[in-house]
Amino acid sequence: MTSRPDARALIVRVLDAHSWKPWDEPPLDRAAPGSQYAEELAAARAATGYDEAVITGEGTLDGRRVAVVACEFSFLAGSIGVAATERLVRAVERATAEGLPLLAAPASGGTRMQEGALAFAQMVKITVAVTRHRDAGLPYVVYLRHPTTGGVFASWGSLGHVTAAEPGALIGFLGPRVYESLYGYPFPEDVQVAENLYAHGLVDAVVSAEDAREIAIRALAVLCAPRRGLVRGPEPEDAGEPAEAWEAIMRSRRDDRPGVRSLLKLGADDVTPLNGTGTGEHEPGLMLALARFGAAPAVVLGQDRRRQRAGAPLGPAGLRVARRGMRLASELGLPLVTVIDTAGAALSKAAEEGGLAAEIARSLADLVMLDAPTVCLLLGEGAGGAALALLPADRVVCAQHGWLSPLPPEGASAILYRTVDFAPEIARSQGVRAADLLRDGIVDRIVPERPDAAYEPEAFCRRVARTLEYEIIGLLDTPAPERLAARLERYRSLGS
Ligand SMILES: CC(C)(COP(=O)(O)OP(=O)(O)OC[C@H]1O[C@@H](n2cnc3c(N)ncnc32)[C@H](O)[C@@H]1OP(=O)(O)O)[C@@H](O)C(=O)NCCC(=O)NCCSC(=O)CC(=O)O
Repeated sequence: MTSRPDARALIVRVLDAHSWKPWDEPPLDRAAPGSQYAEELAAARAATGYDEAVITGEGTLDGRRVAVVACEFSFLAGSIGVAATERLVRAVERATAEGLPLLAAPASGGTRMQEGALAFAQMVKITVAVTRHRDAGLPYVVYLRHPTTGGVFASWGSLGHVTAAEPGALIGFLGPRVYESLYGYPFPEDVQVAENLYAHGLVDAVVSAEDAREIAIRALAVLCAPRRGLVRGPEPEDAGEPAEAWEAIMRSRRDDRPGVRSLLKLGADDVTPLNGTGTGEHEPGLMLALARFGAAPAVVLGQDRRRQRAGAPLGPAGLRVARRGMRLASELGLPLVTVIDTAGAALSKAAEEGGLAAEIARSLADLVMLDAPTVCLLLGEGAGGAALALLPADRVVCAQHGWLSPLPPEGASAILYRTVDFAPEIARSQGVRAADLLRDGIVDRIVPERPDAAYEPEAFCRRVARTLEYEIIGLLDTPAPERLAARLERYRSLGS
């Protein structure tokens, strides 16, 4: 492993060369002159060349102006007292006032023990500043470095829109040394580690400082992308002859049919995959990412049919990941693209007891009321509640062989005839095809397949991407209240 950079070296590695401009003023120490704490501060200054545990300033990242706050661990363990907080908060407030995206790189033993309870309560002040920054619709990107603990991890370290962590970094709430002293036995070694946090959906990526630069550039390309004045291309062409229902279903189930990952790979730019709920869960069957379709930025949440089949069916955690994506879109005013491609939600004791039905309901409610522009893509299979949870959008686009049904046609056949044998007839009668959905006002536009997405994955994904771009730009041009009113009216009048 390469050595870990200190705060200044990290900034040099991440920002554009020679772009760093510090914002810091000399700190106002709280240490009484002549006290042991004053001596410790003086010693830390002499030993490290830093004047406090935090540095702040601005620079450019791939030409984009950004604000940065970073901890220096060698300075009293990057611990946070009143002076460090003041510096941090002023920088966050300035970033908010100047409309700059904020990058934070904590590395800290948490609250500065020498300053006690007053230092502890400073985490509130920092949290207010960061929250107000987010409330202004400005991006907050966090890179958790070795080690990040205590109140820093439990406040500004855990509030990022996007969060990456340094490989092998110790990241945890109570420091392991403290734990062992308190309890007399060691804390398990493999828990407070960046990679384990990733495995539990608590961070989006584990990357070196160099890769953190690339991730931040890509994420900001979407998070800061213009929402106004985008040029809308020509209207996408319509689909040709509608396929017969059962044939469409069979085609949608082909192993080689492109899924959401192919769509992002072949049709999108600046893709940043995000990971998990941030609350200890992740589900590979539901993919969350930032991406751009042409000029149109988006939060994408997509059902990954392959991963669902390979053992990650969509359960309540997947829907909580989806709801994280919805919050992200709403907070940042980013368009949301949902991608439906599911043979159905997880059917298990764990899913039932984990609140599957309630999560579908909450996802549905959050999505239909979302203030951000929304586009739903019915990419392939669209069976049951897991599909419904991602359906209600301003615009619904359906691949020619995509479909939507209350449950797989085999299940409908079993309900009515106690056998799956009548699935093709049921599919025909239930109006599940793209053409039927268009007629019934559930779908607004069909994306052609020539003759089947599996035969032309690249062309198909590019066609879908162009359609998404077209729809998103149209929505961004519509005032938000008008957009939401039209969406609600659409679902109020469905079928009547
Ligand atoms: C972060 C660490 C894992 C790093 O371990 P290392 O072995 O690398 O380093 P270390 O323990 O020798 O620490 C380096 C020096 O920093 C000092 N040091 C560490 N944490 C400090 C803190 N919070 N305030 C003041 N000084 C601190 C150590 O005493 C040591 O001083 P010297 O070199 O002089 O010996 C460990 O320091 C640690 O567990 N710290 C406490 C983490 C924690 O539990 N924080 C919660 C605080 S309460 C809080 O934040 C509020 C909340 O929880 O909500």
